[in-house]
Amino acid sequence: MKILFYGTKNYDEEFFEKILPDYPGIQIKFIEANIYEETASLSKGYDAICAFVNADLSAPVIDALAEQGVKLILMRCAGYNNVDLTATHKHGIHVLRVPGYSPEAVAEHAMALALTANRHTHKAYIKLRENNFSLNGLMGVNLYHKTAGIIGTGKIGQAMARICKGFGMKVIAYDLYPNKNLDFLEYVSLDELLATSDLISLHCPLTDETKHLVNAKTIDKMKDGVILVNTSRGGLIKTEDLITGIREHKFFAVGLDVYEEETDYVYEDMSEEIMQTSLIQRLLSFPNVTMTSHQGFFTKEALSNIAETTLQNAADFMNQKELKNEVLS
Ligand SMILES: NC(=O)c1ccc[n+]([C@@H]2O[C@H](COP(=O)([O-])OP(=O)(O)OC[C@H]3O[C@@H](n4cnc5c(N)ncnc54)[C@H](O)[C@@H]3O)[C@@H](O)[C@H]2O)c1
Repeated sequence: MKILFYGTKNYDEEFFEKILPDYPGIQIKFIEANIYEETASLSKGYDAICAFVNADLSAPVIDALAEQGVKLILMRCAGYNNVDLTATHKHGIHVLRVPGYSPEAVAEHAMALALTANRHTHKAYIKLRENNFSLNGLMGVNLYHKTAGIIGTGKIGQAMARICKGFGMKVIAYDLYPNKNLDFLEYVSLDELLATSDLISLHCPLTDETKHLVNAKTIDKMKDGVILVNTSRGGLIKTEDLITGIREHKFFAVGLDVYEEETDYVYEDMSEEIMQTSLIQRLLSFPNVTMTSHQGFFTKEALSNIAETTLQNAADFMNQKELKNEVLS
């Protein structure tokens, strides 16, 4: 089985190549180019393609892949909001993903963002390098005995909830499908979570229903001085409304690993480019916003699990076994 890996970086190659000999019959070609309409034709002669969170797998791209005879899309990530499932279904293309490769990797990054945004460690580091030992602008708040509100208590949300509990926080949560086994947190309505949380962390997937879940109305319901963290998907937050909320001093701190507009830039060095959009720069202009570039997943353990599950998914497809990680349209 031949798989074309789109948009690969050296770390992808390192982790996949290490275990490839354990999967006889699978051949991989890594290319740096990401997938979009113009690059879909490169998949001619391949049974499958492998893509990541920043891939364009909209209907025209799926149509082009189907034309080249691709039968399988291997997402080397958990989210699949960028895949047009109506189009894959129409062409009988299977989509497999890697659910829960390391929930702790993302949850630990969510807490890192909350702590950095709150305690300004990123600024303190820069200040000290300049021999500036003053504490101006560095004051934070204690998390101990405060309330953490987790939106979406799947694998990552649960891991974040456990971390918050470990910090001595009261943990409340909102999920469409509450998990009765989680006895260390209390499920509440979304409105109650918004009104009572000191730290809100987003962990639900991006769907039609959750798009712009954080908007002018929901921001208005939040406590003044709330800390907001998003490591899920940028589209969960209506960025213009977030910017208005920040300007109105609603937030003590905001930590974002994901943001609308990220697809064009994420994982690329744009330091020599003239940027054609300004959302990220506007967000970063605020002293209480900390951002990273979709790196929540980026730990050795997670990359290793991603490689293993992706190749196992491919092997299951090749050997006509049950596809337990299939995304159903
Ligand atoms: N930053 C990163 O590097 C990174 C890495 C992996 C995943 N993610 C994101 O994290 C998200 C969560 O991942 P997961 O593995 O925990 O997923 P999961 O499927 O285990 O959990 C998602 C939870 O959200 C809940 N949910 C769905 N719709 C909801 C709604 N409308 N309101 C409230 N809750 C809702 C589900 O019931 C489920 O409990 C992914 O969808 C992905 O977008 C980000």
